[in-house]
Amino acid sequence: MSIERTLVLIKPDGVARNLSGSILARIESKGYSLVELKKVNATRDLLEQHYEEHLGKPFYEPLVEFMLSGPVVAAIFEGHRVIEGFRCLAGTTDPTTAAPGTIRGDFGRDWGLAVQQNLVHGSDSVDSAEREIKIWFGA
Ligand SMILES: Nc1ncnc2c1ncn2[C@@H]1O[C@H](COP(=O)(O)OP(=O)(O)OP(=O)(O)O)[C@@H](O)[C@H]1O
Repeated sequence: MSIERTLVLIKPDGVARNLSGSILARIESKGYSLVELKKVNATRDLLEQHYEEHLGKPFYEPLVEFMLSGPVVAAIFEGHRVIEGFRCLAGTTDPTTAAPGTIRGDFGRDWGLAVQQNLVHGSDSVDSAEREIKIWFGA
């Protein structure tokens, strides 16, 4: 089995709540290696590329606005099955019901807003990881 890479984003809620260090530490503690790390003010153009699969969904515009609301931490992590492993560590999309022990389950909740502020993003396949790493870090 080959070593995978995944794109992890700490969304503006995680950065604003000073959770970046705690979240990165959990990923490293699980055994994945940090390859690249940066803090970014995303542009609309970048987010439209990143979220193109959600275009037309009711939460699309609130999601893009939320991601523009403050800086994001973008990271590349590496390891065997890191894509699946990180998504498991992140927990399910809705932070209210995400399992305790996961990042979303331990640190997140519903704030009554139009978009689920759920702290992190992780690529969901080898193809999307490759695509998303290019979008956030270049070739
Ligand atoms: N029904 C919804 N209502 C509000 N916001 C939503 C809803 N579904 C998804 N979102 C927001 O859009 C993001 C992308 O949705 P997706 O279905 O890809 O979730 P995910 O795979 O759990 O999260 P991500 O892609 O960010 O890792 C979610 O993380 C969340 O912030």
